[in-house]
Amino acid sequence: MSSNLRVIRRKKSSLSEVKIVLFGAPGVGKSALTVRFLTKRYIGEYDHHGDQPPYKYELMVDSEPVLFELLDTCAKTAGELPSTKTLDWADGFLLVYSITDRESFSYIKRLHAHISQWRREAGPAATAPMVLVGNKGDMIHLRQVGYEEGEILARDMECLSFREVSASEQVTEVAEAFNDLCREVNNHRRKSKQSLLDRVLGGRGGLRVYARGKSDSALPKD
Ligand SMILES: Nc1nc2c(ncn2[C@@H]2O[C@H](COP(=O)(O)OP(=O)(O)OP(=O)(O)O)[C@@H](O)[C@H]2O)c(=O)[nH]1
Repeated sequence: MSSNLRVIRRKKSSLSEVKIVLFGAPGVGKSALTVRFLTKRYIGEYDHHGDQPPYKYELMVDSEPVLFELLDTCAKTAGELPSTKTLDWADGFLLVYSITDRESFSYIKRLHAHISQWRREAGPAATAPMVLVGNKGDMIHLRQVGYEEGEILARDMECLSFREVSASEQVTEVAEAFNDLCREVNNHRRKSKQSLLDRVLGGRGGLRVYARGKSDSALPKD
């Protein structure tokens, strides 16, 4: 029985938790992408009533279990920008525009300025990585934003990746956008842990030198 307990504990401790927030102008498909990723289904009309608590879902990424918390934000107008509280909450940002809606692309540019300002004010703690997604890729006949424009904006914003996807038609490509973000959050955590460890070990090294000095001086003089 105790060995079973040990197995359960080990499984729990390997579960990483990743909080992702989706930002974008109204109607770009944030809810459709969220539902597609979490359930693999496409829901055409999603009844979104204002701010809702994040969805919690356990999924596998690279054969490792991840507890996702997804916050599907709902801007009431194309002028509304996210609060500092929401920016602080997330480990990663998924920025969405629609390739059929140039105004939604402009919204991402305004959002970029807003996030940059937040990073400047919040300092080194504000490190959440971002991915940029151009949704409604199935509607190329109504395209208003070119693929290259998305690529350039993603580069300017130092996004981890850029993809054109279709929540209505694609499963794997949509999942990969979320998975990219999840991998980067975990990479970042590993790096932070390592640099903390390096600092602690560096400190101990200093102590070791001090201790040696002390014990040397305690040696008998002759
Ligand atoms: N053709 C097509 N339509 C899509 C796609 N994704 C979403 N839609 C449609 O776009 C509309 C808006 O989708 P939502 O998922 O509600 O968009 P949202 O960004 O969550 O909207 P808000 O909640 O108002 O912010 C719906 O009618 C969806 O069916 C897509 O990939 N292709």
